[in-house]
Amino acid sequence: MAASMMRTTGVNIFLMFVNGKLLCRGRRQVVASLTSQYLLKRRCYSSRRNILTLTERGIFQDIFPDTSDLPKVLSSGPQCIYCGFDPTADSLHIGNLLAIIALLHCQRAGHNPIALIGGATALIGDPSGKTTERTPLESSVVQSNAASIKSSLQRIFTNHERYFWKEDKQLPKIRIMDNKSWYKDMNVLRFLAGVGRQLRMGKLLSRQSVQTRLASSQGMSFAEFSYQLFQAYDFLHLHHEYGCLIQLGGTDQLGNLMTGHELVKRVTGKDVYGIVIPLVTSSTGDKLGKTAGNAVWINEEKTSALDLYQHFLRLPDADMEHYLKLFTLLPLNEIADVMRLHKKTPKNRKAQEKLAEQVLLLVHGEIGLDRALRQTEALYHTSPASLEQLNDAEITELFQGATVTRLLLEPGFSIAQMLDRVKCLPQGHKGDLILSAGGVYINNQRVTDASRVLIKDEHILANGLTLIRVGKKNYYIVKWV
Ligand SMILES: Nc1ncnc2c1ncn2[C@@H]1O[C@H](COP(=O)(O)OP(=O)(O)OP(=O)(O)O)[C@@H](O)[C@H]1O
Ligand SMILES: N[C@@H](Cc1ccc(O)cc1)C(=O)O
Repeated sequence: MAASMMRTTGVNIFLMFVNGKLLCRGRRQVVASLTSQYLLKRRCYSSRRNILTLTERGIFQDIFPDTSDLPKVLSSGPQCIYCGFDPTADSLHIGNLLAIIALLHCQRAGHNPIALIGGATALIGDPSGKTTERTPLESSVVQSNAASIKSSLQRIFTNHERYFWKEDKQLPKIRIMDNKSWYKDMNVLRFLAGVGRQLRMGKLLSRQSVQTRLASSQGMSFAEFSYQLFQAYDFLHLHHEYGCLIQLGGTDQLGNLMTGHELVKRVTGKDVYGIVIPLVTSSTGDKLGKTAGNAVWINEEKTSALDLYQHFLRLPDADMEHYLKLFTLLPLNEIADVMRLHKKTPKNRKAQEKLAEQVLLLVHGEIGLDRALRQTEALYHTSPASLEQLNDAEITELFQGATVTRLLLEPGFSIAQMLDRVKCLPQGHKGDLILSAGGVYINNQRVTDASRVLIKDEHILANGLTLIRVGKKNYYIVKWV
């Protein structure tokens, strides 16, 4: 029985054909039947190479085009699987992280992953999911973004191997490449005559990304229209060079995956496959990413380890099980244990803590996780000891916007003298009022007597710092020299 699935121009409508006959129409219907089909197949194919069982975790949403062959192909031996990332910003974000985690699952199942950086395609700009034309990027900007993304990808794959891979077997090598390497010497005539001739206008025009833009008042440039040809050629190139059979991408990439499938099929006669991962959305339902301007970044310069940790720590209880399945590599039985513990006392946020810990370890390694934990401790627990665990840079990052003053510690220096030098209180009566009302804190402890002489370990921490807070959120840091 040959079964195939097709998505029409709308995002939500599927048509499923069996032996050429329309079997069913609709959205959840097809996805649900795919899910049960894969779970059933899992029992028939012994190897865990059949990554489609990951639909249990919700990490794979749809497959294109042929639902019957892929489990067999995956179980038959290691396959090359790729996912592309356009360097249109200098960092990836947690939406992209889901695609990286999908690649990690492939690698853990013994397949050969390729993370492709779109150094060439970023210059054109993918219209998928965009309602307006992208602002063109300078080639030098794309190049430096690509370098930064490459090092994040390397870091994540290294962290995974170091902290998450416990088996004796060697993980297959991750290949990180840039499509600029095959486009830089590409001859435009050869490309159009080769790739352009293979693809039919009707299908290219039917893609959702094209339809939406053609219907808009701004229309669509030929450059953006041509984007799908380049992504399709990448698939063909990786198929030729590495025998790549599978491309992963978010749901917004389905049209590009279909064009890739069509090109490879026409040129080689072989079927290749697209596996679609769900889109991570914000609480308002928008795709998390660059375009929506709501990205949570994985480069520390853009989103600190503490903020990344806090992002996951603050997610609502209702999302926990789903997010643990998507964003961690914990086995499902461990996730069930975490959820059981969490449900007993949700206010302890055990599920959020586990989720945040696992993401931090993957993205920033042990050092980043440790920093985020110490900073969280200092932020929410008021003991001076928690502040002492932080160095200069960490404390300054934690209390962003705090005024930093360097002071020389002289014998007999009092709290009042320090407050005066730091200029954290208004002069005269107003300042005295704040003090006597208990509005000044030193190292998280309320000041009751400002005439006291500063004492090491109480007022001056072992790290040579004093943290002053005036009112609810005005912070001042003293660095003693
Ligand atoms: N929020 C998200 N959830 C899941 N996957 C995502 C998300 N955002 C991006 N991806 C996937 O990551 C891969 C790389 O995407 P890309 O680098 O273009 O990021 P992007 O945020 O979608 O960019 P832009 O907003 O500029 O379109 C694609 O497969 C894309 O579908
Ligand atoms: N078009 C993808 C990135 C990508 C680039 C090249 C590829 O071959 C594949 C994917 C995106 O914007 O999300």
